[in-house]
Amino acid sequence: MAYNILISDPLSEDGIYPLRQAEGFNIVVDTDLTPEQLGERIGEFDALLVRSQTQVTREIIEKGTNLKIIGRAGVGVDNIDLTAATERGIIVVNAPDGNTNSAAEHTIAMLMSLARNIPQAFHALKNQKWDRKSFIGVEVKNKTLGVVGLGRIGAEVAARAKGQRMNVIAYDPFLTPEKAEKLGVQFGTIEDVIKAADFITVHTPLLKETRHIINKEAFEKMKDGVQIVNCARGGIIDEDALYDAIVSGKVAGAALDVFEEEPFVDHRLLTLPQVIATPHLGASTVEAQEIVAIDVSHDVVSFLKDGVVKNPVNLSSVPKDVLAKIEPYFNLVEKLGSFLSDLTDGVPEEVNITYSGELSNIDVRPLSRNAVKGLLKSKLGESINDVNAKFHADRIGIIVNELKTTKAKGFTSLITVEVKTASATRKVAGTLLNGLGPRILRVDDFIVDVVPEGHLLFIRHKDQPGAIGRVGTLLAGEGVNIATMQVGRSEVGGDAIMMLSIDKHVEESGIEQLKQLEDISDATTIDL
Ligand SMILES: NC(=O)c1ccc[n+]([C@@H]2O[C@H](COP(=O)([O-])OP(=O)(O)OC[C@H]3O[C@@H](n4cnc5c(N)ncnc54)[C@H](O)[C@@H]3O)[C@@H](O)[C@H]2O)c1
Ligand SMILES: O=C(O)CC[C@@H](O)C(=O)O
Repeated sequence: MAYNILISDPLSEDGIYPLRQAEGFNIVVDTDLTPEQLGERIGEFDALLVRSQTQVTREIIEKGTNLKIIGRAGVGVDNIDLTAATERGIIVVNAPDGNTNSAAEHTIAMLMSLARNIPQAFHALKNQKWDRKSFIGVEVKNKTLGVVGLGRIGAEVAARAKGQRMNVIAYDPFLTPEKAEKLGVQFGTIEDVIKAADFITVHTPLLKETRHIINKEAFEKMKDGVQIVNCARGGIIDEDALYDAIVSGKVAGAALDVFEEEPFVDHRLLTLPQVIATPHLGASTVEAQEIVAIDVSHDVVSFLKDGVVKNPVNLSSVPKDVLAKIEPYFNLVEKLGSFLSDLTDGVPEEVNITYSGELSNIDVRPLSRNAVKGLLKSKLGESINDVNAKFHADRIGIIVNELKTTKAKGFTSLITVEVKTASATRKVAGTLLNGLGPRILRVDDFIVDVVPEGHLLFIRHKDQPGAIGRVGTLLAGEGVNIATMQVGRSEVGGDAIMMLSIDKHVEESGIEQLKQLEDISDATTIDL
């Protein structure tokens, strides 16, 4: 199998080594594409690798008809339309840890430069001005650093600021007083942080909730002479409000690595002598670039080859040990979903997936996604995958419930998928039999033992002499050979089922004839 990979932002050459040496991977590096050119070419590629510059918009994603994976060599994915990618079943991966250290070091460098006017003084010297009195700075020792967003980078910055003998107060919706104590920082609300700080540094992602989290009202609550650092994302701080706060003297200075619009050559904030800036360099170190490129390259190779990723953004990631336990069930659970799709008439309204036995103790969400994928795929087509299965289920209005019980009726694990439509409830259960592979063990309330593959025929009938023979004769007339057959019944002479494994698909006309046979109430072909 050959894969075409496009790298559209500058990535470390050493970092993309895993891609270069993977067999069948054709790598195109083109970092000068305009959005129009990218749109024209993207259809050729199975994977797209970017940093923060390439805007992977809905339009680009929709033109990426072969695109299977988008790799972001870095943390922030705000340059990628995640909703569009998810809808199209394209997995997005990033490299969440690779540049943490570099971004934290850059933040501290910016903080110190800001406190001591280093860029301004250097600029004066370069312009042949030996000026000492214009650049009197402040010490950071014993000052309070307010950290908004205490994730990977925020926590690293906090630790280093403590090394500078700063007091640190932090706000993060996931921070607890206990965790704050462990990290040696003061726990606060956003209001506490902005009121107490001499320096404020933001380290959140850019989200609806964090856009302009530092705005006019926030500046008004701050200490006079506060200094601001943003090495996270442009837009977390309202740039117009920051400009006004600096001009009014409320804010003494700002160090910015990121901006609401990037790239730019002219920026109003840079006309202010109190503002120092770098052009989004937080992650620009040899080390960080190598690590992030290696991380995404590995994920792209392992996804295209084996369907496995380490750092998914639009799927929940699964620890290795959990993956090892659930992976053997992927095929079975998808088959259970497909089986029910064929068995069920009408639009599914609710899907209940019950995990019994050992599977009840672990994170089985990837299995549930595969069950939904199996259910939807035969109706909606091959574009349904485990990335977009949940999205399409939500879009259709299907409620998906995951249920767990330790009781597995003697099996190590049993998975039951139940589908409710407006007119019926159907269910099917299966397991992995030691050494024998996947088996379907129940259809509705009937016990069976069927290998979930190939062509199956599910027939409901009355338990009467001759019913089985009539089915055999009709299928023989249709040229359909029966490989295996099982029967089950609720009681003698009562409702019964036949589950046949057959060598070829039975056409609709054959199914109609089967339904006309005496004592046969229903017949369904199932192709797995
Ligand atoms: N300048 C650069 O080159 C550069 C480099 C790397 C990362 N970044 C950016 O830095 C930021 C932080 O990255 P990270 O790796 O630490 O991410 P992270 O996910 O580890 O941490 C983000 C933290 O923000 C917190 N948060 C979310 N909403 C919040 C809110 N409303 N108020 C306060 N906190 C909130 C989260 O709980 C989380 O702890 C991201 O925006 C990332 O894109 C920039
Ligand atoms: O690609 C870059 O250099 C920026 C990366 C950084 O903003 C990130 O979010 O990881």
